[in-house]
Amino acid sequence: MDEYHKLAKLITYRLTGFRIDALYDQHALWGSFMQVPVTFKAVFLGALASLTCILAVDHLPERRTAIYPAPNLSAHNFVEPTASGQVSWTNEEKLHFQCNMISQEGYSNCGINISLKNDDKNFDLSEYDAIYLKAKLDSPEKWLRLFTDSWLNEYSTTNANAIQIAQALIRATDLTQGVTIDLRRISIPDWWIQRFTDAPIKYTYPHFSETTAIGLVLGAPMELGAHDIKLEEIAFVGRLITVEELYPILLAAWLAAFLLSVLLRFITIQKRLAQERLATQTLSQESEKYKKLSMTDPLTGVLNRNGLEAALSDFYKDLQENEQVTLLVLDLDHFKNINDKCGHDIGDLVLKRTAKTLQNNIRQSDYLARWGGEEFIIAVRNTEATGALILAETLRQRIAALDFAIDPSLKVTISIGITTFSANDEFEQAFKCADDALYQAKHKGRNCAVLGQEITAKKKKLA
Ligand SMILES: Nc1nc2c(ncn2[C@@H]2O[C@H](COP(=O)(O)OP(=O)(O)OP(=O)(O)O)[C@@H](O)[C@H]2O)c(=O)[nH]1
Repeated sequence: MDEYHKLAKLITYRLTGFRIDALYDQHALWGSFMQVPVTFKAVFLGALASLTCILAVDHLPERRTAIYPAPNLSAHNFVEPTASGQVSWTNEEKLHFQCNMISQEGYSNCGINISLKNDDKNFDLSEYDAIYLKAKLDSPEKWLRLFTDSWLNEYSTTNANAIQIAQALIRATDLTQGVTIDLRRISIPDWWIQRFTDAPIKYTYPHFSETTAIGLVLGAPMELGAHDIKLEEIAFVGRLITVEELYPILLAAWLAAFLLSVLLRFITIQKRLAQERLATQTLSQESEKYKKLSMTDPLTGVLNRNGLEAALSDFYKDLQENEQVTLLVLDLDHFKNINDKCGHDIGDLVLKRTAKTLQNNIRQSDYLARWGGEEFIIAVRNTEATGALILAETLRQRIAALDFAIDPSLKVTISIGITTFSANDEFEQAFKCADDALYQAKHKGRNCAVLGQEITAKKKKLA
């Protein structure tokens, strides 16, 4: 048993986050309730509210519509058959009348009929549960009948006089004290069913949605002699809300709450997904930015050694068999002197202007990188020795022609080592060849370009 208890406690806690032990301690109960997820709190409170509504519905104050006393009431009294007696008002306004029965011919009866029509519209008595009646009687009658007249809309097309009459017996003693007659006690009399034989079967039950009149009748047959009837109160009584009305409302409320929670959940998930998408996008933009930064020389903005190596891998893949490529290694002459004489900042400016000039004088498909310090590398596609020499000479002249407004005496020159290679040559080999040529250019007195010897040792190309 203990095991089952433990299991029940565990399942409750796992499902709702609520600790059953807290039930025995008021403070812990509140604390435990506050820890339960908000959805469970809402379901718990909703269930509590629903239960309260179901229990309270029978105890709500009743809805009461007074028919009498009320102004402008239209009523008439009657006696049937007319030969059996007389009926007269003692006070018409106060619904006080007298019947004097002299013979019991047939079903002799006498009573009052109160119209419920308002602006030619019938009264919807089906919205109520009962009729309250109170009257003063001075009569030998022990029983009276309450009756209702109802219009049967559907049946009226077949029978224009289709007024449904329903009735309930009331003890005279009850009436004098005031009696509440449940509408379920009111039934259709046999004579009406027998008379309207073509009426749909459903009309053998009372229909109160279009009630035209309500009344009280003594007899039939009726005791002979004088009968004095004075109506004191008539009211229709109903509940503010019935259980039948409450259940659909509760169901609709639960359904709406469920749909709302699904909608809120959907919106929350969508928001979270959008945030995650944005975060991923920002992250990939950031990583792209850092990748670019890691491959770019921050001073000149051209590729750095890393960038060139990454670019060369694509460059090699793209190369055609036997396509001639030129590699230029360029080094600023006596750059140390520039730094020493003009300062490091000017040195930086020279490096930037040099990179820009080189970039502006090569094609987009060529690669320019700062190899380190004051040394640059250019890889040029589809160019053999002659073309390479022409390009190197152009670059040398453009650099030599650079004009520095800060210091007009500043002259910058560049030495260039050149080599040509193909897809089958290893880059290191080509670089060494061009670097040797650069060394020669420096030895030749700088500010010149030297074409290196052909690469002899053919090696495997870069991946
Ligand atoms: N301003 C500046 N100077 C740099 C930078 N990187 C390297 N240098 C300087 O470049 C100079 C290179 O000097 P060296 O290697 O002696 O070469 P050089 O003076 O150009 O002489 P040669 O190459 O023989 O013509 C050094 O003084 C370095 O400090 C840089 O980013 N900015």
